Amino acid sequence: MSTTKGLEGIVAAESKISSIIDDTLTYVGYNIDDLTNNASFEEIIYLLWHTRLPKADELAELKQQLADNMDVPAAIYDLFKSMPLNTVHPMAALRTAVSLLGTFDEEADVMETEANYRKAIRLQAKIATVVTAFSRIRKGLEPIAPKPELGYAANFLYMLSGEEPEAIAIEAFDKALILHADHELNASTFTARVCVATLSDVYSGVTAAIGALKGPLHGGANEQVMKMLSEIGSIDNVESYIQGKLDNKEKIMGFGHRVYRKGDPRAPHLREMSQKLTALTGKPELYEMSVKIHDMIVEQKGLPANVDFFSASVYDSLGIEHDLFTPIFAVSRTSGWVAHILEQYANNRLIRPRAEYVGPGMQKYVPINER
Ligand SMILES: CC(=O)SCCNC(=O)CCNC(=O)[C@H](O)C(C)(C)COP(=O)(O)OP(=O)(O)OC[C@H]1O[C@@H](n2cnc3c(N)ncnc32)[C@H](O)[C@@H]1OP(=O)(O)O
Ligand SMILES: O=C([O-])CC(=O)C(=O)O
Repeated sequence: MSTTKGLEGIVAAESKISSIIDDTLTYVGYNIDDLTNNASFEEIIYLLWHTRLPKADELAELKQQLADNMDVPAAIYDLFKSMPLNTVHPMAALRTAVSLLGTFDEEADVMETEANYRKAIRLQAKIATVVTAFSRIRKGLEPIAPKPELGYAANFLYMLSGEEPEAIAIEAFDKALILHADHELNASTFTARVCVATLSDVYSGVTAAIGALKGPLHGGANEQVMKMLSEIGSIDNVESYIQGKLDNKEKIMGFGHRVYRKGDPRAPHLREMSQKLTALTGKPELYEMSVKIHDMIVEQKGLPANVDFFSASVYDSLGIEHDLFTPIFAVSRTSGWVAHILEQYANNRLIRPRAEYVGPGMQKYVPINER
């Protein structure tokens, strides 16, 4: 047996949902640039779940269904109030809340395709409420009910702040949701597929995926990028800070990727938004610092920015708390996780690889008093 560390280059599933070929990302064959420039997040949800773009009435129906299902059981609020709110990370709170949501879904263990779509809608709708309610409850504020007339992105921002967002904020957030929605067999999506390949339920798959996304080598990197930008503080400190990290052989969050070599095609969209939004909010230095870091890492390590690098300054410009960056990634990626879960169910086989044993040879049990 031979092993490939981190399963690099191993093709572990067939999928019709998204592809990364020669650094080009597509959802169901549509280039990510085309989708980001023209579609809405709700259209992307439909595209990923049905592997085709919706017609107008189908999109209207999905929007209505999402708006109608955003309420969450009061137990979710009670759960948050029972947590150590000064210390709990919102990703840990989200992971626990999604698991709890599953206990309230009477169809949780119904495995029929239609029931799985209904659960998908409920989960995609409710996860926006869960993240925004957590943010408000830990600040001692009441959760805010969604406005049915607002789209998904606008509702998220509204439920977070209590104020209807401006058009430019809605547009940027919608694009960010599109850009994070799916990404082939990334670690959290693979986790979801492994989980449900045992014929476990949708909520278990998404709960497991949230756990995988939380780590700083994956979705957790966006929060770490913001932490780094805050620590650097001003453009004059970039060079010494980054050089110090590189000399110490530390990883710079938001750079590098297992699959992309020339660059992550999502990053230029976020970079453009970062430039626009930081200028508008009077914090252009955040963008300038990001560019300086970017240029140093490209020059010295040859590593381009990934999706997490410029998303940090975008979310910060939208006034979003830094530890909510990864939960927002999860809100968007739920659409992709669910698409992969449905695809896994449709052509399932248990996922069970082998390990090459490298421990000691056969040993004889030694009684405890003889060790
Ligand atoms: C949504 C997402 O998940 S996007 C990724 C988000 N994660 C990050 O931004 C965290 C920082 N980046 C990384 O840790 C990595 O690039 C990963 C996890 C994304 C990819 O990891 P892998 O494909 O396993 O690459 P690996 O970690 O083996 O790195 C290969 C080499 O590049 C270096 N390298 C990779 N990323 C970085 C980085 N961000 N900063 C500095 N050096 C890096 C490694 O130190 C290693 O060098 P070496 O061969 O001299 O030891
Ligand atoms: O694909 C990956 O390994 C990580 C990533 O960029 C994503 O999940 O969006």
